[in-house]
Amino acid sequence: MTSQSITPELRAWIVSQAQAGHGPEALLTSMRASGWEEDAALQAMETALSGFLAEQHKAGGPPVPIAVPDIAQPAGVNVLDAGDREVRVVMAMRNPRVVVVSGLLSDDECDELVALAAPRMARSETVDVATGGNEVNAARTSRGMFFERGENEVARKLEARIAKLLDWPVDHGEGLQVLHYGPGAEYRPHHDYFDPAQPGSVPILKRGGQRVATVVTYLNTPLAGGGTTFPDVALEVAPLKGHAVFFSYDRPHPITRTLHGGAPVVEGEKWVATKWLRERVFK
Ligand SMILES: O=C(O)CCC(=O)C(=O)O
Ligand SMILES: [Fe+2]
Repeated sequence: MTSQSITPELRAWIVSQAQAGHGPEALLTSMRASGWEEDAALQAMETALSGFLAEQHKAGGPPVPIAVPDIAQPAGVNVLDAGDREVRVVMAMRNPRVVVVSGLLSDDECDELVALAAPRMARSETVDVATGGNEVNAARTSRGMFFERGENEVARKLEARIAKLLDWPVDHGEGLQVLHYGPGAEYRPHHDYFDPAQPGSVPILKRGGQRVATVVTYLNTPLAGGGTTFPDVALEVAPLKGHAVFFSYDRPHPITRTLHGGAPVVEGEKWVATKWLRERVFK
């Protein structure tokens, strides 16, 4: 027996088990005990739960979660293979998913990226959600620029390392954005995903789907201030040269608890390179 039809009773039972906090393994064990084959049981769980989530969304609940990249830490290892370089895990959090690593770029690579970006900096703009165009925004007092994907060797190296660590193809990412904050400059808390309810998001989403994760790499160490803050969970990541903070969001909704910002630089300056990962190929 490879496929069994899902009766309304079975569907309701699967949903109630999931709502009661029973994980997929427990569900699978119960279904197998009552005669289901593993493949058919998994299929039934998937159908019942995705249908349930879609209905919840229609009823005004949060959007349905989608697959997102993650930094795998098999067997809890703390030194990860980023292809041509090893990086170390400094901190990892489950919900929201936030992982801080050290050594994503060498000091020389950080300096090189800053030198390449510096002549091209302009006041940072944010996306105008009404039109999909860009606008200067008081909440964002940094200066910035975008590299094309793969534009130079350091960008290519950084992109390849991120793709390897996250197991997410290079072409599912935007080009790197470099930001520079002088003393007092900040990026107030925001979400990186695009609000699907805003008309301006339509053309943006056509270019590769939603943003699903962010990697912010610190290109220098400000003397004071300039951490990356996650106000929903009272977390502040220290901006240390060569370190990077990764976080993912499986739906465009605050339920992901990925509100974050760049705290004001108190002394010195701050340079970062931001990589946004998309659901699909970004063209
Ligand atoms: O500068 C930071 O720490 C955060 C940058 C950021 O949130 C972004 O580029 O979207
Ligand atoms: Fe951001």
